[in-house]
Amino acid sequence: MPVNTRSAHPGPSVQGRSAVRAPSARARCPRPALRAVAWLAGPAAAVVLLTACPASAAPLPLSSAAGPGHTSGAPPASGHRAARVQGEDGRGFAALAGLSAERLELADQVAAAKLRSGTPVADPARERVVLEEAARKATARGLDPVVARRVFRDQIEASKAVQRGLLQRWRAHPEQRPTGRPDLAGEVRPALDRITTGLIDALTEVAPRRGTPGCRAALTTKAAGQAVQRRFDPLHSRGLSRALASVC
Ligand SMILES: O=C(O)C(=O)C[C@]1(C(=O)O)C=C[C@@H](O)C=C1
Repeated sequence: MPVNTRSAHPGPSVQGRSAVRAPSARARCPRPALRAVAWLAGPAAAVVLLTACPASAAPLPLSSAAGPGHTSGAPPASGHRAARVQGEDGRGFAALAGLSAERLELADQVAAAKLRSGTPVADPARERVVLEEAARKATARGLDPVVARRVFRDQIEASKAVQRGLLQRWRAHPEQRPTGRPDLAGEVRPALDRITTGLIDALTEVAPRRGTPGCRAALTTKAAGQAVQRRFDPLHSRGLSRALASVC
């Protein structure tokens, strides 16, 4: 069931409809002025991007433009050259950034469910399932399962950081608490599982770029774009940076 956590801003689709209400434009982009979105681009570098919060930015239609359908619908990468060309046009990076951002928006739903149920943010048994599934899908696509596990460990840590931040915020500001009660097992986790498939496809696509000098710059550009388009607040922006930390 749709849950209005903070606004009428549409979020990622759960079972084909807009089920997550992402933080409002005001919550995520409090001033319509230039904002600095600081990116921890890696242990050695911090890339600061000055970005304007657009007046009416809408979330990217990731499921059609950069999501699993897009990546799996792309022509098969036959050999190194095809993979390199796909990497060069940025689709894999766009998909990685978009799906990671979508996953983080679902953290709002997870946190709302946990607020209602009183269950802890960390669920080690579920984490094992997520990591196993990522490794299994990676192996099936010829991607190193160790890489997949590492990236999904980051995705999970990012989700937990966002959830904890939201729960803290909601404790301090009860008026901001979401009113709905998302169905974690029935809707939110299945949505997360669908994102897993797309993320593995995208990771497979960018695999030839891992360890190359341009990898982090390409990824950071796409991630910063997502943060702006989705009007991420600092909590979600940091989460996105964390979620993508091991990709390159
Ligand atoms: O499914 C949950 O309960 C979540 O909080 C999501 C998630 C994840 O990112 O997949 C994050 C933290 C939990 O420890 C387990 C899984």
